[in-house]
Amino acid sequence: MKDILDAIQSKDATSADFAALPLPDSYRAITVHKDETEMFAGLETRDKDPRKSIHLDEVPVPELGPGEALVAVMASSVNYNSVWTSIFEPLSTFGFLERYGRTNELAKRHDLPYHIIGSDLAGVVLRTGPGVNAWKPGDEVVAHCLSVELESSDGHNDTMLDPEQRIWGFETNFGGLAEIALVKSNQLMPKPAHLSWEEAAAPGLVNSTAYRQLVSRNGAGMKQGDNVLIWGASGGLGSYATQFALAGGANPICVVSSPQKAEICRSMGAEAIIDRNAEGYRFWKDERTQDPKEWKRFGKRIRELTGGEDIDIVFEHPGRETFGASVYVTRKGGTITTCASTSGYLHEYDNRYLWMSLKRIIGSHFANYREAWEANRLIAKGKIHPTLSKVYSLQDTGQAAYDVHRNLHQGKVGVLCLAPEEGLGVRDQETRAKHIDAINRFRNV
Ligand SMILES: C/C=C/C(=O)SCCNC(=O)CCNC(=O)[C@H](O)C(C)(C)COP(=O)(O)OP(=O)(O)OC[C@H]1O[C@@H](n2cnc3c(N)ncnc32)[C@H](O)[C@@H]1OP(=O)(O)O
Ligand SMILES: NC(=O)C1=CN([C@@H]2O[C@H](COP(=O)(O)OP(=O)(O)OC[C@H]3O[C@@H](n4cnc5c(N)ncnc54)[C@H](OP(=O)(O)O)[C@@H]3O)[C@@H](O)[C@H]2O)C=CC1
Repeated sequence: MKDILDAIQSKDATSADFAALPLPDSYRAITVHKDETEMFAGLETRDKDPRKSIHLDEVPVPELGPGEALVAVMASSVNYNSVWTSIFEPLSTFGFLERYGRTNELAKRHDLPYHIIGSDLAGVVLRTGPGVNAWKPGDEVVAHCLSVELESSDGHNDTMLDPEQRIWGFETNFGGLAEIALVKSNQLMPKPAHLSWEEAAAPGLVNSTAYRQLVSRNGAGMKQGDNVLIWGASGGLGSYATQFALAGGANPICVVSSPQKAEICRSMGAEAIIDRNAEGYRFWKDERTQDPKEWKRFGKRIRELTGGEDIDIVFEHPGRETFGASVYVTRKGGTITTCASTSGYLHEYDNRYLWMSLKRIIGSHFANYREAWEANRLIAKGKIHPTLSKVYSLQDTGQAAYDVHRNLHQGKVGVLCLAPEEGLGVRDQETRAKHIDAINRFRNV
């Protein structure tokens, strides 16, 4: 592994040098274990501690198949899907690996008693499998997390609709929180040259998801002037949704839960900010009963901030806790676009406010190949910036996932895999200098 790292850090290693480097037999990876899936049985969700289920193991390098690449991972990031994996909710991810393993001979590799997790990476291609021509050893890359087989016509217009669509490192094995990862070569995209490894690894999953959910015509198709209600506006998804709204000439109404988070949104350029904690919204009177008066109070606050206008697009992901309010505050003909249900997936809302006012609910999930590429292009061009706040070592991934689970973090949390320190891998200092304040906006807040 040391030779691989030396080659990455040397300025003159060629593709042939990388191709000639021997692969190690094994590497360090963040895993959860199949024989521990019941370890949190009976506990409340918030009491399930990722630090107990997440392990750092030495694992064998997987066999490389056609159309695939092995990548030396310099840095990765923690996504909420790794929190779900680590607390075995809503399902153990080993069921996904078993199901994938049954599909074909090569996919059997994924069905193991350990799951190497992680759905983001920035690193360097080490080997490519048969049929891969666009990428070669030595290429500096990021990887998006869409794994598809594309053997069915269902996914040929929109690759997210492939019946064999999986999220890499969640529904497949050999993910990015490791020193080496296995991806399909179509997941690879050029690493933005003005970013360090850990900065480049931070946006991928959430940036692509926010792009489809908010900007793409497959999602809400946001346009100039739209009022966009963004829950968790300084969190993983929300920090990119806020940037897309601002860059696209829309008007973000940012919901956060502390003055520090409000300040971050303000510094991004948002003006309409609601501190849900300070304003004490209680959309549920008890576990079963919502309080429409609280929806109305929330809607009045939005009208104060918009000069009397209602919401064109709600960027939803908290789910059960907020969904009733989200449907209520949307304007006639407006859109609620949802990609998650962090607080509970059985939503309740008053359907009269949906049909009588001709509103629409759109389900959105990650991004298709092209949307992921377009989202990465915006990062590479310095139009959208990473929102990296804190960086952990690979062995402290459990703590990083704990922070995200307990909402102690801001923006995105990074993890150094092979990179020995932060700040390495920047190839374009000039572009970086232009955007340095925006790149560092979330650091250590
Ligand atoms: C990029 C990052 C993203 C995120 O972070 S997202 C957040 C994290 N993700 C999650 O929380 C989602 C986790 N996944 C799940 O909870 C489950 O994954 C799903 C609920 C999405 C699906 O559940 P399942 O059990 O896998 O699927 P089924 O469709 O309920 O059951 C499969 C069986 O049901 C049959 N079936 C499907 N549709 C129908 C139908 N319309 N009528 C009758 N049967 C149906 C199938 O064929 C199959 O059958 P057979 O078991 O025999 O193979
Ligand atoms: N389908 C898909 O493709 C994707 C789905 N997801 C899912 O989206 C969800 C959010 O992911 P991500 O943004 O990365 O997570 P983060 O934890 O980084 O951010 C979520 C933010 O939402 C806010 N929030 C959390 N709970 C509530 C609540 N009960 N009411 C109101 N606001 C709340 C918090 O902000 P504050 O406290 O400041 O209000 C929090 O910071 C997860 O469930 C994840 O699995 C994520 C990416 C892709």
